[in-house]
Formats: sequence, C-alpha cells, structure tokens
Amino acid sequence: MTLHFDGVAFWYNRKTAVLSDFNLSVSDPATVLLGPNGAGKSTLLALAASQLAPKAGRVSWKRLSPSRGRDRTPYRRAVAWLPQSVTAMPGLTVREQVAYAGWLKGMSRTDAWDASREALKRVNLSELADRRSHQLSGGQARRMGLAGALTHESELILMDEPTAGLDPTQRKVFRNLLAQLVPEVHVLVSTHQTEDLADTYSHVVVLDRSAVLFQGSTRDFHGLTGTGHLGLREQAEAAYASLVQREV
Ligand SMILES: Nc1ncnc2c1ncn2[C@@H]1O[C@H](COP(=O)(O)OP(=O)(O)OP(=O)(O)O)[C@@H](O)[C@H]1O
Repeated sequence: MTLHFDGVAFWYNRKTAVLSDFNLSVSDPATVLLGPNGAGKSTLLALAASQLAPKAGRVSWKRLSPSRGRDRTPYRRAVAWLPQSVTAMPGLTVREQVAYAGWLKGMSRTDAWDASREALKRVNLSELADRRSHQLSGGQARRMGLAGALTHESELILMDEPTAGLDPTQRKVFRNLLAQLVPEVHVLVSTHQTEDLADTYSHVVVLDRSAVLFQGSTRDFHGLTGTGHLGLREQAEAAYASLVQREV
C-alpha cells in the first residue's frame, strides 16, 4: 500500500509555489515527516487528505486518486486526516462525535455508532464516552480524533503534529497508541519532535520547500552523521541539523 505524489504542484499564492513537480512515494506503515517551519508539511498532508487539490499532478493511494470523481468517496474513506487541533463539536458527547466521523465517511448511523464503541476502546477513552467532547483535555481530544479515524476503518491516517503541546506523559501515551495501530493501519505523521523517533517510526522523510532532503529508514537517518556513540536523540538532532542547515 503506497501513497504517491506524482508531479504535484501546489501554491496558495501563484508567485510562491509550496510544491512544484513534487514526487514522493511512501509505503512504510510508520513514516514520520520532518522539516523546518514553512517547509510544506501541513500542505503535503492536506493534499494527501484531499482537503486541498493539487494544481497539477496527482496524489494517489492504492491507485485511488481523490481528483478522479469516482475515486473520491472510497479514497476519503480509506485515508483519514487528523489536523493540528481536533475541534470539539458543540453539544455532542465524545462517542457521538466519534460516530459522527464515521457517518461523515459514508457509514450508516447504526454502523458508525456500533464501531465507535470499539474505536474508543482502542484509544483508551471508553470511560469518557458520555462526556461532552468540549470537556476533553488536549491529549484526550487528539485520541478522540484518532478514534474517529478508526471508526471508519481507515487504512492510512495522516496526522499533523499530533503530539505538539502535549506533556511528556501524554506524548508517550499517544506514541504507544500509534505503535499499536501499525502495521494494520499506516500512519504518516508530521512533527518537530525528533526525540524518540525510533520508538514509533521505521521510516523518515525530511522535506523542505518542495525538496525531499532525505528518505529512508529511521536507522539510516540516525546513522547519517556518524554519531553512533551518542544517544538516539542526539543522533537524530545531528542528522536533522546536517540536512536542514538554514534553520540551525
Ligand atoms: N492558508 C495559507 N495561505 C497562504 N499561504 C499559506 C497558507 N498555509 C500555508 N501557507 C504557506 O505555505 C508554506 C508551507 O506552509 P505549511 O504550513 O505547509 O508548512 P509546515 O511545514 O507545515 O510548517 P510548520 O512546521 O510551521 O507547521 C509556507 O510558506 C506558508 O506560509
């Protein structure tokens, strides 16, 4: 199962393209996307989530492309998107919001309601199922977003900085959850946190302004600068700095 970007171009403002003739294929089920602020990570994920449409080229997952009319619904059902902040829907309980995510992807109300119970269990939120969704903490809200994606049995979950702003314990809880989903579900996750990459991800992509600066295994990423005598965190920092020199 591979996510492809073939010759993709995208800009918000015609004068400055975020992506131009961009090519990338991601098959590894646990891939992390790194890059400096403004590199285009969120844009790339939004294109993959079909929240944005490429100006040229094609995005596809298992030969389904969201720019082809007949593929759009199955594509959106297979590919889920967890944006930087998960918005609570006023008046809904946690379980209702999770079921609603499934219904939005074309499930019947009953199927979505039934599936939401198991999804909440998988993200350890069963106890809060009847609470109003706006009463959740940041970490709980992200887990609720993840439960929504699990309700409609997504094959690929795209996440934009899912652990930003979480305390170290909640970050660990979230990373452990991701590790449990893989490889049954593929995850592509953007982050600025280079620590603990090896705990969760087996593949790294470093992006900057339409250029893929690195793509390979987490092990090869850590080994980039020959700092094997240091801890993994320091190795990752050194590798990142060697690739993205303008930001450090
Ligand atoms: N809605 C928008 N309108 C105009 N320009 C935008 C918009 N969103 C992003 N951009 C621009 O597109 C470029 C890529 O932004 P993007 O948010 O994809 O980067 P990023 O790698 O996710 O950054 P960060 O790590 O800061 O979240 C930046 O130059 C940004 O200013």
